[in-house]
Amino acid sequence: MVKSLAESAALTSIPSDYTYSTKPIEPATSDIEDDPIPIIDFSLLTSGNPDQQSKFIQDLGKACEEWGGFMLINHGVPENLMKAMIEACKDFFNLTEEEKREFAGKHVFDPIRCGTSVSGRVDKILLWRDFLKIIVHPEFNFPYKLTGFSELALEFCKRIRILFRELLKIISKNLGLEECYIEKTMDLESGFQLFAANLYPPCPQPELAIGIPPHSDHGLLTFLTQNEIGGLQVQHNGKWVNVNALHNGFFINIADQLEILSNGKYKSLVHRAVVNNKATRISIAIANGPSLDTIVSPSVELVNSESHPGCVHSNEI
Ligand SMILES: O=C(O)CCC(=O)C(=O)O
Ligand SMILES: [Fe+2]
Repeated sequence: MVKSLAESAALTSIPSDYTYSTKPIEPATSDIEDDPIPIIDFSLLTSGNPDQQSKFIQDLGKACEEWGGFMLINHGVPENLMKAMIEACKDFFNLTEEEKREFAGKHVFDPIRCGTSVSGRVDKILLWRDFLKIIVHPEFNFPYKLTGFSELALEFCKRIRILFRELLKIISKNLGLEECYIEKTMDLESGFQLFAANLYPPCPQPELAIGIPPHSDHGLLTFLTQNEIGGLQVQHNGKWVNVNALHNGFFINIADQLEILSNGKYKSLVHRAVVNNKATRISIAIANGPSLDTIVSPSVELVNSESHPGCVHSNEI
């Protein structure tokens, strides 16, 4: 685990396996005032006020088209639950190496996998992060042994699934489809949901190492929350932009299967996680997708003109 490596005394440089870039990774820009990362207020949708609801629908459509991601605020997931989840992840990563080994898993389809590094893209280069990945829907595979953690995660993931399905109703409408089109065709009742916790320890040479290299996610929408330490960057108009942690918000990004379904109208957001030399960062990414036996293809309603032939998307991570 990179956590124990980072904690070993007198580590002043990274082992060469962790050198992702020999020249320092260029710093990202902060989002700028005239083009900020969209902030979407969920309470507008639930307000019962038609003007506010149509503002929500428009804001969401614009964010999906122009950014492929947005910060969701006032989403109703209690602040103490969000905090408790981060604390529970921290406690988990603080278990001994031997205790964690029990949850290692071997195969990518194992429902519980704990480990370090791993990337589909950057062969032989190790990533400066440890992870815990658990399939939480349609079966909830959290180990019973992690009692408190498992109960919190059950509640947390359930609430995210509800929000996810609500957002997809609006996204369906914004794409010109029936409200329940995505719900039905993607069989969201049995949708796949993956819980992924990432831990990025302080790194003595953060500009040369990487937490997670640029990638887009599988699924339809990913929900991300983190402790107070930044590190997520998204690609926007050819630039890397820092996503600043908003207190109690979820950062939500479009993932590959929504790009396919929308026939490329919405693009899955390319993002990466950089590391720092000051403090440990913890993030929780919840990937929400169709049921595993759904075959995802562009909606026929959106493949209807020469300018929008069916799109092909390849993304291996
Ligand atoms: O830690 C982060 O901010 C990004 C995590 C991520 O991209 C992932 O788990 O797919
Ligand atoms: Fe990701």
